[in-house]
Amino acid sequence: MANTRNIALNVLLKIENEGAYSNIALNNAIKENRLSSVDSSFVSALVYGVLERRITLDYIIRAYSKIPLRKIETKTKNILRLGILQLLFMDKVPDSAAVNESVNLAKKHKLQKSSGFINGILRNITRAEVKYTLPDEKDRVRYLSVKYSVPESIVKLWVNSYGENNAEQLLASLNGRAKICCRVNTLRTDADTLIKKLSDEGVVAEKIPFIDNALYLENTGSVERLRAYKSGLFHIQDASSQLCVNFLDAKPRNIMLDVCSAPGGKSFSAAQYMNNRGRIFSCDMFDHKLKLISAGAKRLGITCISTLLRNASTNDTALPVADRILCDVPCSGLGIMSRKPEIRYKDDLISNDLPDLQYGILCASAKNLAVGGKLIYSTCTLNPEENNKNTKRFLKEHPDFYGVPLKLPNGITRAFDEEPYEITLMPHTCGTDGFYISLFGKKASN
Ligand SMILES: C[S@@+](CC[C@H](N)C(=O)[O-])C[C@H]1O[C@@H](n2cnc3c(N)ncnc32)[C@H](O)[C@@H]1O
Repeated sequence: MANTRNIALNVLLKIENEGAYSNIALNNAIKENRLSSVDSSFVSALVYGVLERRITLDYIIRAYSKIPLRKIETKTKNILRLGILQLLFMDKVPDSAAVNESVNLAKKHKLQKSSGFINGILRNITRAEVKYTLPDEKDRVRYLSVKYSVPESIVKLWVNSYGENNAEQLLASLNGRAKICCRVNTLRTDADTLIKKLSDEGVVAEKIPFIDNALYLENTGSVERLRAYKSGLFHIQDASSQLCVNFLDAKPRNIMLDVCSAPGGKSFSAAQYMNNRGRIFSCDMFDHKLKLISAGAKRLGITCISTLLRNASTNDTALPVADRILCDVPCSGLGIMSRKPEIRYKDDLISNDLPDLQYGILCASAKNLAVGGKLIYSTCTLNPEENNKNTKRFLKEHPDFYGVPLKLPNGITRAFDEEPYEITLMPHTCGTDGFYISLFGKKASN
């Protein structure tokens, strides 16, 4: 029988010590250990549970431990986090199993001394009438940080930028798995046919109401093994990214530049809007990532994409004047925390350098836009410095550009007051990942 708790511990250590991505580390562990679907679900619940609640769990450890948290070595700390998660946040695990299996795990890792320490803390928690009390609500930032397990710096950023109401709803939306969405490959099929084919493979697919050819998927297991996927009938893409490409409105025979394009999802969707006619230059500054685009395009039967190794901020490779430009810039990723919960613990989350890099990419790319063309600047983050402030500055410093008002579909509402040419999508207002989209046009010169 697979030792699921040990597998979860090893995945958590890979993420914490080696900076591995949760989804990749978890998928690898599931494959390497050939886990059944029940065991895979349990290991996923343990790993994501700890990642989503780490700050809360550490707060509880601090309350029960005589040793300061920073002095507890990483393995012991993670065994404790796993144990407390099972005791307090997983209904189906009996207390005795949570305690005994944690102690066994410590012994398995030859942590004899720690096993007593772990046993003591977990047993004290089981005996306590009130398991833990959150910090005083008057210290709002600390209270929200511990309650939702998000660093105080992000809580502060969101409360100050989007108001306390939005911030709390955003924080509450982070835990629990985000829905899997896909984009129907309209070059090969249509939504109804794909839904039927997926259903034949046991996948439940449902149309996303606010955007054509977008589906929610459930019960997929590993997507890559599906026949419909192998036959290139869809690609995975959140509804927010699909909306972004929809606003770009690429047409057949357009020339399009996707300046930060890997792994290629938005280029693929645009190629479908263009009916695979015209040309998309899909650029990125990493060669290995361009290979992902080529492979994806091949699987989907897209031939209008040319990949190009290029640094978008220096504009050192000549590109044609384009009808459509997409600047889907590198960002802090605060909008996809429910998909990658470990993002919140990165040290340099609110970087002072990113907004300038993004602004540089936007300015350099805009030079290639044709009069009458459209340019989108987008990020998958929720930070006005990387979003609204960058685009406001762009319009101020580029009088030959103007903001194009976005026509929002039913079901997509603004969480706060913004300019008509931009929208910050939030999980609680739009049911999407957190995402920012802004749309620009270029004036004819006099
Ligand atoms: C947000 S991701 C793009 C996602 C992509 N648009 C999609 O939909 O699949 C940003 C990409 O920008 C690339 N990148 C970062 N800095 C860059 C630069 N200076 N020039 C070009 N690409 C860059 C990264 O390698 C990354 O693949």
